[in-house]
Amino acid sequence: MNRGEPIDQLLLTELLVKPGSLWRRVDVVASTGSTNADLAQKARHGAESGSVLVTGFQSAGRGRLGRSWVAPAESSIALSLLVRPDQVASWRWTWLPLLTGLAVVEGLRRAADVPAMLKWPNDVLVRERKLAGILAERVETPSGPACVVGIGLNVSLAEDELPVPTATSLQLAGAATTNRNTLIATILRAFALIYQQWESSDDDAAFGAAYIARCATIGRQVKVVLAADSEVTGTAEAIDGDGRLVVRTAAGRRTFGAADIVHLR
Ligand SMILES: O=C(O)CCCC[C@@H]1SC[C@@H]2NC(=O)N[C@@H]21
Repeated sequence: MNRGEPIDQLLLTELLVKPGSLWRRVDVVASTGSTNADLAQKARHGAESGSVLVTGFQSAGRGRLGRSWVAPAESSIALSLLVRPDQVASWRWTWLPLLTGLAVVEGLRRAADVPAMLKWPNDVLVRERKLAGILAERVETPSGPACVVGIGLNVSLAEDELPVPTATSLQLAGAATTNRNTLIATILRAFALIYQQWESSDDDAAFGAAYIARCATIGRQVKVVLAADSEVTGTAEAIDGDGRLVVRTAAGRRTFGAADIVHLR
């Protein structure tokens, strides 16, 4: 295993926390249970929008739909960021997880030169294998609702370290860099750019178009796996105005807000 350089709090602070930047502070811890859980707790105690928490190892990482997120120590990135989109109508918050996926894709393309794409809603794939996952959670705090967005990225995992055979890592994908400080800084800069545009414009159609341009799901035959052990197959046709997936099935069009998607062909 290539453990790589340490994640450096001072360097990341220098790169990201500047006047006018979205980022207010970056904390790095050697290991923790879940950065999402920790940052949610900090948010309840008043942490400001633009706080970031990063670690190289989580012992209780959380995944989407109640799953866990597992990655070996020091060969991955687990980070969470806190935003308080006070100025954004709450019905538009459904875009945040999708826009985070878009930011991770753009950041990875820029920093690591890999052909990253999205599987709706926000799995980041390279050549159809999962490289990164995103979990956005709404948190109620004394100063109003906030959102903790977690990003888990497989950096230097070898084939035999992958949690599932359908996963991959930047190293396995032939990335131009596996430097975790470079990757974190580039992803967070991409997030800040997209987030600030989203905060200051309600043109969700434009965000939808940018998202679709990087989404490998649209136009594909898909299996939609629903929570209650049921599945639907059809053609993924569109993303609606709330970021939900529209699928044409034999029984007509159906819209999904949360589900697991399998790309069939
Ligand atoms: O694909 C998924 O299921 C989402 C995985 C999200 C994992 C990240 S790692 C950093 C943050 N902290 C967590 O506990 N989970 C997210």
